[in-house]
Amino acid sequence: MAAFIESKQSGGGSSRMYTYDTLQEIATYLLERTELRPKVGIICGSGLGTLAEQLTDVDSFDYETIPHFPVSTVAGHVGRLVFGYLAGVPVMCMQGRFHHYEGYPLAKCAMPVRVMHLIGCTHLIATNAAGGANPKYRVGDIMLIKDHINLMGFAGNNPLQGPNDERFGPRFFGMANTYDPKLNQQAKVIARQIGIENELREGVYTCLGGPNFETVAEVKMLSMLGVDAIGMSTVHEIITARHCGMTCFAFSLITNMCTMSYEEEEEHCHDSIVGVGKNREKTLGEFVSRIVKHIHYEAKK
Ligand SMILES: O=P(O)(O)O[C@@H]1C[C@H](O)[C@@H](CO)O1
Ligand SMILES: Nc1nc2[nH]cnc2c(=O)[nH]1
Repeated sequence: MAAFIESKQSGGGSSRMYTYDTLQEIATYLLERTELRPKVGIICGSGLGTLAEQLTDVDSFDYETIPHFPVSTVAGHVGRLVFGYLAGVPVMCMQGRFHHYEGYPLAKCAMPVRVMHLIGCTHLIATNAAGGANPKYRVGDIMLIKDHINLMGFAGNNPLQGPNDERFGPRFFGMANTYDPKLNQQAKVIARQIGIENELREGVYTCLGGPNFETVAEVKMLSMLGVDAIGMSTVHEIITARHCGMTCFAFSLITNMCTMSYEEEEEHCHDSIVGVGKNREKTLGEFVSRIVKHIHYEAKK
């Protein structure tokens, strides 16, 4: 098993390792085994995997069984691709994502987004657990992502590094309004409908490589740069989705407050982060179901 995981974890560092043909092979494998044709792909963050358990009439695929797929190695990430209906709408859901700190290059972490695209998804909903860097935030808040800072990209690490395949998208492209403003607006309406408007925020997310959490100095610096929440995912998935023309919606569940002073005792650990997700599962299920329903009915207009 260890050797198998090792081989699933290995691979080159650029988009070169997942060619269009390889990704098409994965998509075809899945399409031949499910009759569902989802237009919405969902990525479940740490502790948020129970969202996938709310799907009905499911066809589910353990990552180990899908050709060329990596495996999930993080607690709280089951490692399963689930097709099913959420609020009557067909969706596909990654119950567990891949992180850079697991040893996967960013292109590999984001590869399932291209599979979603080839399957026919026009929309990506990415969710994550994140630390609050904005002192006004509280644990349990839901932060709609309005923008991100691609810190790893500043250092030259990007999921789209390597030769560009125009069948996915252009070599160069803009990132303004990547997080669909209309969907964020609708999410605020939904938050009011379900009575969580006081727990809803909208802010800027950044992804660090992890696996360690931030130092006090790092949190201070990021906060000065305008970052509201810090995590270890999502940015490379969203860049990949944007590149292939998908409409993006993403939010962070604030699972802990980042440590902002040396006097504070650092409280966060992965188990408590997953626990916050579990506590919020009912609300998040309702929230995401309504977003998905909105996307579905808007597309039909
Ligand atoms: O997959 P996400 O980004 O939700 O997971 C966050 C970042 C780390 O993987 C983990 C830390 O507890 O939660
Ligand atoms: N980088 C980072 N990722 C997280 N994921 C959940 N909480 C945190 C955090 O405080 N920092």
